[in-house]
Amino acid sequence: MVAESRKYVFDFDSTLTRVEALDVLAEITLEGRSDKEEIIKEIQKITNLGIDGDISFTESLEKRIKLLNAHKNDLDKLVELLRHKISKSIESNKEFFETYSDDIYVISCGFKEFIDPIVEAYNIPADRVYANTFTFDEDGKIIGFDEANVLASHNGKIACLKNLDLQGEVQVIGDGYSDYVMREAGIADKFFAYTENVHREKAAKNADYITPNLDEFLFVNKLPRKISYPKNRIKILLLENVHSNAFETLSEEGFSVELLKHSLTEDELIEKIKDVHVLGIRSKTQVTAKVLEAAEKLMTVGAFCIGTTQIDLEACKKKGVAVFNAPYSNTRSVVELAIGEIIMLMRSIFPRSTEIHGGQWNKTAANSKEVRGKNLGIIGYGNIGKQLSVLAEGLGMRVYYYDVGDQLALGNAIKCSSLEDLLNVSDVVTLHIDDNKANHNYIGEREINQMKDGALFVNLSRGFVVDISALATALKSGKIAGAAIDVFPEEPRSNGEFYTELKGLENVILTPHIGGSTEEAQRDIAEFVPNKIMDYINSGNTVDAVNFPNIRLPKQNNSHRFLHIHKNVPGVMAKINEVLARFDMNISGQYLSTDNEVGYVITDLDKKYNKDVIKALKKIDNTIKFRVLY
Ligand SMILES: NC(=O)c1ccc[n+]([C@@H]2O[C@H](COP(=O)([O-])OP(=O)(O)OC[C@H]3O[C@@H](n4cnc5c(N)ncnc54)[C@H](O)[C@@H]3O)[C@@H](O)[C@H]2O)c1
Ligand SMILES: O=C(O)[C@H](O)COP(=O)(O)O
Repeated sequence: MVAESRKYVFDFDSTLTRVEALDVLAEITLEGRSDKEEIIKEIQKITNLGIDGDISFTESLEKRIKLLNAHKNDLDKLVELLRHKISKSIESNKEFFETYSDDIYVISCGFKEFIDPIVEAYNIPADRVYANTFTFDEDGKIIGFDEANVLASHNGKIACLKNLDLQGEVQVIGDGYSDYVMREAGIADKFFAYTENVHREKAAKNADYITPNLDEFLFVNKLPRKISYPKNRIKILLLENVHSNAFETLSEEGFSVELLKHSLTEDELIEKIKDVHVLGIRSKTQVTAKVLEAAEKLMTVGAFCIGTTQIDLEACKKKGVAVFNAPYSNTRSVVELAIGEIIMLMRSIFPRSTEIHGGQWNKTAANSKEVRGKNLGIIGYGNIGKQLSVLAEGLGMRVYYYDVGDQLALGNAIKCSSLEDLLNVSDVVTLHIDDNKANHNYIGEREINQMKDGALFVNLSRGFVVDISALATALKSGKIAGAAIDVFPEEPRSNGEFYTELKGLENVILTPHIGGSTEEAQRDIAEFVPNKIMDYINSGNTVDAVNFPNIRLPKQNNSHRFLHIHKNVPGVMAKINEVLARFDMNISGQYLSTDNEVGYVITDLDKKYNKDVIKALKKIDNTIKFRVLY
């Protein structure tokens, strides 16, 4: 617990609230005026000059009050608006203000008329709020401020805090110049630059500590707080240019997020991953066992795509790292591209287009056919295969499919009992099998020879499933009349030069793994995966995890949640409950989900308990990971 003599001095504007109150007041008083925006900009400029110490505070205040042209009645509206603009982490940690109410002060260069009613709800009485007061004319118009108040003068906070003569350690929490000078002057012991709402360089530079929110402040001071671990301490690394919405959502949630445009090599990732809690990748980044060895803090990996074989799922599981992906977000995008390419190949559009780009007019119907009535062979009748089946039938194609699993036919699609049957009958063969490593060179010379002469071939699944040399030979000989290839056995980690044996071949469409790269798909993925990640970090849910026992947990209600991941060997569950019983824990709910290798036990408990229970739970044999959530 904290030393009893510590005092906390909070700034008001942009610290306790998300805004500068006088800016909000300007919004009210200038409503309807054509020059509103200009005046607000001017007020903000003056505010910042004052906050950064570039003009004297008295001057900044005088100038702003003149421009504001406010009335007493406007203040009620202002207070109402400010009630909804309390800083997020201040609002969630109301309990701190209640528990430590005797030790909390507000020293602000704002005005008591609007600060008192706001902070009253946080147990800070008016006599511990030190701020300016307005002066009014007889009609209630604000005409100035009490110039005798020390807070109306330059560096007034120093004088104010000095006059208070607070005993014990004095910590100042604020966002601006007027706050850090209190420490600089030696009146306060520590200055915490509060950056939840605004990051001011000068304040940050002069801070003993930069705190991005109150959670962090409470954490470093070992004070009771609403959440177990400040989110800003959770580091998220997003690679491969995942959609910026993911960055924004996760940053807004309070996590520390870094976004890189490219993938990283194994060595680069090993170096980078050491302090990363959440890794976000697409299909290129290899999350190998070696990478995982270095990933001491890793809790979860988000694959911002469908495929997950680039991740060593087993090694992740053994390390207690849950993996999530986006199994449906780009399905439609792949299907639309497949349809488009099938039509382009049937009509020999790319050769005609290339000719005309080269200055040649070649109007011909040779090798140009409709897709209507043609046989489409879909290999892999999963999410993509099925949707393609429906759209292709809509175009009048006859659909055949082959899948190793037992997949029900949609529409009039015909199930083939062997791959050979499908290859024999199809005018177009399209591959949509999953990225299972066992599918390596699944389509090679033998399978190509089983296709109709002059068949077309599309691969939008994975590069390694096709023997590219065999395909190139078949394209050159005319056995295959055209191909659309989006995926390659070896793909570069970032945009740049690339070579494939298929380069320059007639009627071959080559694309750089963009089947799922549409704005819609990427936006959808950037919503889906971060939600899964946040759900796991914030509540322990593993619904849709690809390598982990799936569990949907009830909302945590006024309790602490213990999450225990362990090797699924006999006796662990009994040991967990034995420890909980030994520490006399009052359990409000317990949930268990297991697979062959891993057990995941979640226990909700009363908030008051002997913290040694945590050490005891971590010590249980076969424990992989343990964390507490509240
Ligand atoms: N090009 C891109 O940008 C892009 C975008 C999205 C998905 N993909 C890839 O497309 C593929 C299909 O995705 P999905 O969402 O439809 O997957 P899915 O898991 O829903 O479907 C795959 C189907 O293939 C079947 N299958 C697996 N191996 C097979 C085999 N050897 N023979 C026959 N059937 C087999 C499975 O039983 C399953 O029904 C995946 O490899 C995925 O990585 C590529
Ligand atoms: O697995 C997938 O979803 C696709 O191959 C797309 O991968 P990408 O996000 O790396 O384009």
